[in-house]
Amino acid sequence: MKETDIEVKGLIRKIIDKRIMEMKAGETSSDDLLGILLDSNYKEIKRHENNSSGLSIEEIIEECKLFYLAGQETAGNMLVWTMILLGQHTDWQTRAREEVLSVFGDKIPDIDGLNRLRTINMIFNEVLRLYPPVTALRRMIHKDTNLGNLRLQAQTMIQLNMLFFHHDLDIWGGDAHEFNPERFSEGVSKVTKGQTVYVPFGGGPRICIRQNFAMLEVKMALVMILQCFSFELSPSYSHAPYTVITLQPQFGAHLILHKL
Ligand code: HEM
Repeated sequence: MKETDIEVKGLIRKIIDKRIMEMKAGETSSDDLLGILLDSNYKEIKRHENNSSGLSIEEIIEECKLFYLAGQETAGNMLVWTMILLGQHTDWQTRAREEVLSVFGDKIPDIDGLNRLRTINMIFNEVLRLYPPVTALRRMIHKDTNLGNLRLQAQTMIQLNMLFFHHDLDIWGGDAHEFNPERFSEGVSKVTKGQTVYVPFGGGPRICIRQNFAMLEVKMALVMILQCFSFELSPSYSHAPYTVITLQPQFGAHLILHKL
């Protein structure tokens, strides 16, 4: 783990050094997240005319790591689980494609249209219920707390396993383990009756800061796939969800794609 961390930091540092050299040579580089971060940091340091304001290179590296790990694995796995489930439930794939074609035809999707995709929203809610990329939330107890019959001492770390909430028969009904996006037809709060039991993006002050962006980017990818391909699960697919930081299909997502 330590070796990997050193390697990752080294790789990011190389990218940053290259960008800083480009910036110093007057080339603009603020059209992506790293560019914006370096650009605003550089201006901040210049404004205060010293190096103690702004972020250090180490802090920029940590920001890059956080955004990459928090953003790439999660959204990637959400798309993978969506394709697996739509490859299994081709009736929902057809419904999703019909919606996409009625909103966009074969045009490149735009934000307005993406925000109007009701069926795809229902599908995403159901995918994130069954296979939330992040399966557990951790919280530190700051002061001695009574929780039912439990006495939790300050500094105790507790872990909430969201798979339990997301599969609870009392909340979701007898088909809790099945893929049924229809349950979200009237929105999340209707089905959860306002309880905090559906938390794919966490909750409270540390809720995922990019949940809207994540929904949008995965939607964009799925829409473009649905416009060009139909897909089904390959007979070689073996269903084995397992968690390595995020929830992933252990033996990969074997899908057969057909060009439309
Ligand atoms: C489907 C995609 C995603 C899922 C399921 C997801 C889920 C989560 C969850 C469960 C948390 C912890 C919240 C808590 O403890 O209450 C979290 C935090 C976070 N997420 Fe996401 N996330 C996704 C995409 C993204 C993306 C695309 C980014 C950034 C580009 C991102 C950035 C972050 C950051 C920075 C935090 C830490 C927030 C904090 O500690 O204050 N996430 N995410």
